[in-house]
Amino acid sequence: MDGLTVQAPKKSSLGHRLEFNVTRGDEMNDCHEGATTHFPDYFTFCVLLVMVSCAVYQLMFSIIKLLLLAGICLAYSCMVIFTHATLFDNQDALILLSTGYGEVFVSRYVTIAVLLGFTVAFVIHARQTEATSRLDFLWKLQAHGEKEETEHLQAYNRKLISNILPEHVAIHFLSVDRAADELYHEECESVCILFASIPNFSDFYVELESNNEGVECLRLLNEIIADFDEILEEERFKNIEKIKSTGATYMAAAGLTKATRDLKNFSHVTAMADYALRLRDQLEYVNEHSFNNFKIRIGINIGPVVAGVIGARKPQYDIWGNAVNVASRMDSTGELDKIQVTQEVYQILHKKGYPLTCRGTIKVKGKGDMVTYFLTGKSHDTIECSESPASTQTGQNHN
Ligand SMILES: Nc1ncnc2c1ncn2[C@@H]1O[C@H](COP(=O)(O)OP(=O)(O)OP(=O)(O)O)[C@@H](O)[C@H]1O
Repeated sequence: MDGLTVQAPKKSSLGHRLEFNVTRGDEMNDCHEGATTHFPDYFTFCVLLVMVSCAVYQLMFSIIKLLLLAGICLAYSCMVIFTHATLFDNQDALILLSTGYGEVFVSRYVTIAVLLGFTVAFVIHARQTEATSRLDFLWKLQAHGEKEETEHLQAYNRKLISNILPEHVAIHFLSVDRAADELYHEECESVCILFASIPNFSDFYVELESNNEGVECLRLLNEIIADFDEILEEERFKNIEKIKSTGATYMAAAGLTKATRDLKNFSHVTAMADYALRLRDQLEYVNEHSFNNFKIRIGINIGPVVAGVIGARKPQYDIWGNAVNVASRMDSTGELDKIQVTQEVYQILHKKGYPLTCRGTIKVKGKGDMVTYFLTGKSHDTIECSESPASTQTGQNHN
């Protein structure tokens, strides 16, 4: 065999006399004869690489990593101590012979210590990675939940705003490029305004122990107003927008947008006339079922108005202008169970075939003398498609 064979007596660190038989030969050949390489660190590095590849694999439980790393460490340690101890001893002997310094059996223990050190470090790293991954997962879950909650809240707010404001105004308020403190207002021409009040509701409203301090009276008023709202849901009244209800007075307007204003056929005015007639029928229906004798008084006018939204915290859409004042006066100066309209409204409705009677000239505060009319029935054109009062909550609750 080519190479150098050294036999050296040596004392171990424990004081034992040891014999070495170290051969530095052709490692290629020696490979086949047995493990006589003098650089077993290569194997150690290979094992460390295996351990690294196992440690960096993210999608593995740290406990599995711990078992794997411990298994590798244990297996290699057994090889170092029992089956391939000569490799490490030979290396130590070579170092000892070539340098004169060193200690036999050192590299075995150093190798095991290094492996143990790496195993501990990898396990700590694995535990930290797992903790971070779990935390990430929880945060993602929380973020997802919060995102969904925000979306629900946004949808709810959108619905709420759409209920408080007319659709076109709600769209404006929900748009992102709107300045927060910008006053929303628009001028609208030819808007048909209706005021409907139940003047004798105040006689009905009494606060007694028997009616829960007036709450039962308010419940009935609420049902009447809800019925009026419900009628507006009908397709033929889609041009009409409820403005508000104040006490027993209901206010609505038709033609507030270009889409709902019909300057040619004045369908928004005829819709309002039909709506006024429906309100009267509805109250009759309520009276029948609740054994009351409420009377409605309605006033209608047409003209230009300014529409806008007032308030930041509880924004309220409203309309203002002389036409609104006159419409309110048509109600307040009207008669019970009658629909009083101005001359402008009369001209439109008359042309559309609605039966109207002239009331004559009345004194209107702030406006002087005005000729007014009473709308007495449906248009001849629409008489066929008359409808019965809505199947209202009122009817159901007061039967
Ligand atoms: N946007 C509106 N909402 C509700 N009511 C309105 C609105 N605009 C005007 N009115 C009503 O129209 C009526 C006529 O208004 P006008 O300004 O001519 O008279 P006024 O002297 O202010 O009112 P009043 O004499 O009734 O106290 C008032 O009763 C007012 O309440």
